Amino acid sequence: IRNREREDIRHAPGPSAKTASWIWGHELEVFNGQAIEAYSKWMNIYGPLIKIKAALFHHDLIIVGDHAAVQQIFTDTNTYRKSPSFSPVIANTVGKGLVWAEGDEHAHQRRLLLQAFTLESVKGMSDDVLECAERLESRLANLVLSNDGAATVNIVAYTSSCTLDVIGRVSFGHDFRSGQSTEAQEIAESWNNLVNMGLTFTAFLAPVVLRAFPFITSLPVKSIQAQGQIKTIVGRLARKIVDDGSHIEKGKNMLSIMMRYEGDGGLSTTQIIDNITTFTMAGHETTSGVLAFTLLELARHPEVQKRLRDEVIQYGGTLSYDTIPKLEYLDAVVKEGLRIHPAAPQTERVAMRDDVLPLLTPIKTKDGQVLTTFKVRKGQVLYVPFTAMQTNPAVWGVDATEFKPERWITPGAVPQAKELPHGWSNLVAFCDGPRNCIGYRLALFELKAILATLVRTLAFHPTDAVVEKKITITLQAVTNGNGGVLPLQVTLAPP
Ligand code: HEM
Repeated sequence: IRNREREDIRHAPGPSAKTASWIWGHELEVFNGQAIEAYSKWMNIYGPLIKIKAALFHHDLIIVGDHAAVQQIFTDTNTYRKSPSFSPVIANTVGKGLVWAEGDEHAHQRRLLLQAFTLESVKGMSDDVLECAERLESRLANLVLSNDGAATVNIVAYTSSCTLDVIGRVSFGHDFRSGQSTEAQEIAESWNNLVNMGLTFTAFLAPVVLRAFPFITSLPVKSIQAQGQIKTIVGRLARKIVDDGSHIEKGKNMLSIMMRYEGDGGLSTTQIIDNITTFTMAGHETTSGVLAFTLLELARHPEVQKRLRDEVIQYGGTLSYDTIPKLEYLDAVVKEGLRIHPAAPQTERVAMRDDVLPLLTPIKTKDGQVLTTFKVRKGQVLYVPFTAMQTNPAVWGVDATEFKPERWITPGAVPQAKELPHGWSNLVAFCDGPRNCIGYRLALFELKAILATLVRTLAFHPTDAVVEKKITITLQAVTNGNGGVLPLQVTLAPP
């Protein structure tokens, strides 16, 4: 008892236990609110490291937004791992690829897979990305023209079919035909079901029950053991390509790059196919979500949209892998979209052993002590709230939650690197350390190529719809209770 009394977590700041539900702790409040809303509220009051009550009488949870502590969590992947209770679920949903792997297995897979994400490899994918962007541009333009010049669409359906087209082509040379192929429709339907299931109370319950009773995943119950539908579809398509050898001619996609390193210390065919499924799941809806929310911001900020369009048109040249990085304002728009609407608004880690986290911002405990480090016990569950960190007014100033791309090109408007987290562009949208997003270069090129292609001919306008933000697998727009729905009005761009 004396040991527990001395634990830092006992004295960590955070919302009072009296405000927590006796059975669901503070977790139900987090789930019921908009994405990360509750964490942001508490971090504004109590600082960047807080504790909250967990559901089902689990030990208190730590929410860590302190930049030094977060960097240690992401760097020391032996001490901080994804929760082992979810590992069988990941294996069933996307297979035993990179998202599933831990420790030496992860390091081995990651080293081999990096070949598919080098600058050179992404350059090789750029023509496919640009073609998919142009397809989306003409689909929307045709829709506008056939609707008397203005069409109201669920933009998520369009961004999602475009990023599925991209990932199909670049990862295994498959054409999902702008959402028209049978497989694309099955994937969209399955994803839509998952997103909407994620809004229900069962979705809140499942992870907390699993955390309390991890053995559930090994029960011989068919519905628990069932393989995810998207894994089945993508696995079948990729297996067919490997079996008939057609990946060999299409040398630039990830499958063909990985097949060169198959066997002999490389990855097995099953591991390669599991990674194709992993990339399809991790790379498709994430990029689509950031695109959809950035288009919403452009619709709400016509002056930003106009400045972006002017930049793309004035540039005048052909959009390509080499020219797109020259567009400075486009870069600022993409960074701002990723800062305010990261596709993964948070992540979870569990401490595998006792550790001491450094703190950039000392915390004041409930009994008035000041801590400059924080002791973590083995088994401690920690959440890293990316969105709350990237929109923290204590770091980003009073306009932290506002969409202002100008801040990225105005000297002194972005806080200095030492005040920001370690990560791509001092953001944590792509995580950091040995498990950062392996696809970030491709994602950035996609975001830029698709936005630039769309705004040069089309204009986006807001509608009356009230759009909420929820975490259901990834960050999702929810309109009238429907997940994955973000209405926007589209017209042709003014001459
Ligand atoms: C805007 C788009 C994207 C965002 C915001 C994003 C964000 C992230 C984040 C935050 C993580 C770390 C998750 C965690 O450890 O909890 C991650 C990991 C990962 N991402 Fe992305 N991602 C994006 C696009 C992509 C793309 C296009 C691909 C692949 C084609 C991809 C593949 C992966 C994979 C395989 C991992 C696991 C890496 C590992 O554990 O070593 N992502 N991503």
